[in-house]
Amino acid sequence: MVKASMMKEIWTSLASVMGVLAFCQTLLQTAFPPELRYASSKLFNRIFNCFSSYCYFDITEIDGVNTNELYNAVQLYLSTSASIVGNRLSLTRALNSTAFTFALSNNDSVLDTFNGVTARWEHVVTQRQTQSFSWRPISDEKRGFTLRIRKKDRPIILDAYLDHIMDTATEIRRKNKDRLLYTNSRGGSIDSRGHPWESVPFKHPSTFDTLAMDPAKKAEIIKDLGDFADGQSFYQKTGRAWKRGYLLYGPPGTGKSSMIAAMANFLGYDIYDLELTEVSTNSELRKLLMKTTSKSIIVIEDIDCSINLSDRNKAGSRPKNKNTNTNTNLNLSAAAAADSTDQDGGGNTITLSGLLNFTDGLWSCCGSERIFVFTTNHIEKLDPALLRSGRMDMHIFMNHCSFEALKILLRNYLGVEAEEVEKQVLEELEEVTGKAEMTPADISEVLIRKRREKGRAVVELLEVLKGKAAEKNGKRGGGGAKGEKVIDNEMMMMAMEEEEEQEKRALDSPKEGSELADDCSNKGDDDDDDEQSQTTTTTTTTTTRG
Ligand SMILES: Nc1ncnc2c1ncn2[C@@H]1O[C@H](COP(=O)(O)OP(=O)(O)OP(=O)(O)O)[C@@H](O)[C@H]1O
Ligand SMILES: [Mg+2]
Repeated sequence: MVKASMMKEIWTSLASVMGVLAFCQTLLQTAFPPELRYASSKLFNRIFNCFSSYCYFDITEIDGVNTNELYNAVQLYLSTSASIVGNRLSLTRALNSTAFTFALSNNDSVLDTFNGVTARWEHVVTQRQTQSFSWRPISDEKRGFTLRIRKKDRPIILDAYLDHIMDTATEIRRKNKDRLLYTNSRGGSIDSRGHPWESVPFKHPSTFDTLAMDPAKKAEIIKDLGDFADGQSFYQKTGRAWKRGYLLYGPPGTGKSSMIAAMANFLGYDIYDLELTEVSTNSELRKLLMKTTSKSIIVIEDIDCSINLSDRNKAGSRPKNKNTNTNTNLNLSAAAAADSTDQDGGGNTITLSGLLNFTDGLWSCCGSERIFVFTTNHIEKLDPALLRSGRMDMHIFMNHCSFEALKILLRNYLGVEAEEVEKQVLEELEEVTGKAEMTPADISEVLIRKRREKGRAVVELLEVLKGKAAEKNGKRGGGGAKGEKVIDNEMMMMAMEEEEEQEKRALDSPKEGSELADDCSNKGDDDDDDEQSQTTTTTTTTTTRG
């Protein structure tokens, strides 16, 4: 009891001493010249610091003559801190940035929490007293941040907190900067800086919001991507390379390329669009891989058309090859030998083993946080080795438009929610969408044409879907004059699709030989059969491995 009253007395007297000191400091600051004021405030700060339970760290904008990196990092970090609440925040947009950022106004403060510890940041801006000579322009203002944390918390969090701030700032900078789409379409040649990739700014507008597919599957993919991006410690702990593979397969126009763009936009990654037909050897492929950066998506589109992957035993089975290996009946070990020759730099073909090494071998981990995406219209043409666990972690089937996907297209293209559509029309849409087996690309075309007349667009879409569903039904029913006529029409459409497909391939890779064009010309013609054999549902299916 006596002890408590003594403590109370000590605290009261300490508080009054502090009060007197604070009063004296204010008096000195108003009544005395700057030199005396500076000395006195230094003295008072020392006395305060002795009694205070906090410690303070000043992070000035200019450190001597250099810009203080930590100051910029703190500024960026605070710009995303959810705890920033204030009446006045400054807004900025950096050069080449795609986003606006908030910042603390002058002499404002904000609280932040890290590992359960509260830190207070103050943005201190004062006028420079004297303007000394400098080779570079110096602002009239002296800016800095003051970090205040409890003395007892300092050893626990300071280093980790500052590291966290630097990492977060680097991440924000990366996300704000324009992302790039790289291509190796120049063939094996390199530019003046020794880079085999050419790049353009990546501006594809596709996002997971605009992507029409089953919402549950979409959510699953988004979660998988999020887990991957946040999974550094998991991959380290389990001894796995920090990479993930996705195989997107399904008929043309179902959104495989759009999905890749959505993935890149979601994660903020660059894209490397690898044109396998431009790569001559396995070692060239490896060099390309070595020149990719972390946080990127490496894409090989239409993989069944890029390289003959169905026969792993054939070294040099690539369709377009200047120096095709004449020994086309090598066994697996011979193929491996061919591959090892490549490792010595003497090989002259690209093989499936080379591709597998690219995605899965030791070289695949020369960077980190990378995603491999392969697309194909014909999964059955791929070698099982490419589909095995650990290679492509997730197999995503992009199917014809389902009713759920259709609702997303209606919202995106017409701004119409399902609830706004007349009940009977909606029911009919639900009934025929699956049966019509139209791709999201086909449906988008109908909606784009009529987007100015929303009501008409929905009705017209229903008509088109009904027509298609009847066609499919007639074809399945077969027999009779009507059935034959439908099949005739269908065959004519398939022939047209095939022609279109060939034109597309010719445009994509004008240099390719006819062999490749022939191979790809089958791309569209057995779509119907494949689709029926793969699934009869109209939703997107995913298979996760690993
Ligand atoms: N699931 C989808 N959601 C939204 N739009 C889609 C979808 N699928 C296709 N589209 C539209 O159709 C166009 C073509 O789609 P995309 O190129 O992604 O198809 P793909 O599956 O990659 O076709 P291919 O097999 O021929 O490469 C896109 O620009 C997009 O506008
Ligand atoms: Mg595509």
